[in-house]
Amino acid sequence: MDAILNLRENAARQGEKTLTRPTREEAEAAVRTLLLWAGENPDREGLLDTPKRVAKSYGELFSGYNESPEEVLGTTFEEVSGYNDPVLVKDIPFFSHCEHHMVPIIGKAHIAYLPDDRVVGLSKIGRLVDVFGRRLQTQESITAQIADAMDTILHPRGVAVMIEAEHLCMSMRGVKKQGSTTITTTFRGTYRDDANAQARFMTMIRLG
Ligand SMILES: Nc1nc2c(ncn2[C@@H]2O[C@H](COP(=O)(O)OP(=O)(O)OP(=O)(O)O)[C@@H](O)[C@H]2O)c(=O)[nH]1
Ligand SMILES: [Zn+2]
Repeated sequence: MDAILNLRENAARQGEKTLTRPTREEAEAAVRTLLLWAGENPDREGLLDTPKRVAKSYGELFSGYNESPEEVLGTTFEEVSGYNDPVLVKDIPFFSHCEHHMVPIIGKAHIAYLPDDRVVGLSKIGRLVDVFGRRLQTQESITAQIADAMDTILHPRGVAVMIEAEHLCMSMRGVKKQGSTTITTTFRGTYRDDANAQARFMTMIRLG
């Protein structure tokens, strides 16, 4: 049900009237069509269950559409003995899929925020990355979405996000530049105009 609500929200944002989720059978039939398109025989033994497996694995790879950042960041606490400085969670691994080719993006996120009284559980920051990672993305969008969610839900004094990722659509196909990394950064609140805070963020990321 949540998934359908999410589809409707996305449709509303895109100015469309309705988008209904197909049945599992329709999704499996679409995978069968893609197998034929790739030049395969979907009726050979090894591929008989593949449409079913792919439809099921989409549920996991794109589970972010069923999750909300508000729920993930909903629990905060105050007892941190007056700690009033940046909290950085770095090297958070994630997988996503590019919205242009539906091919994997493999990356790491580094997320810092300057708490304003309340802090969030550290694991929730990793979960937030997956809420947006498990959707079709561009790197620019996922970077901005993480920063906006931290900013609008937690109301910290500042947020800094850096993402480093390899886009397999640039490695496996097309221009075929294996190993190239794309880096995006965005800053909110006090980080936006504070070059020292930005430099400290970068330094903390690069420390061993
Ligand atoms: N800005 C941005 N571009 C991306 C991202 N992921 C993939 N792309 C790019 O999206 C572009 C899509 O370009 P198109 O010319 O429409 O598609 P294409 O013919 O498949 O392009 P090639 O990949 O160059 O073969 C490509 O240049 C991709 O490298 C991303 O996260 N951000
Ligand atoms: Zn792509």
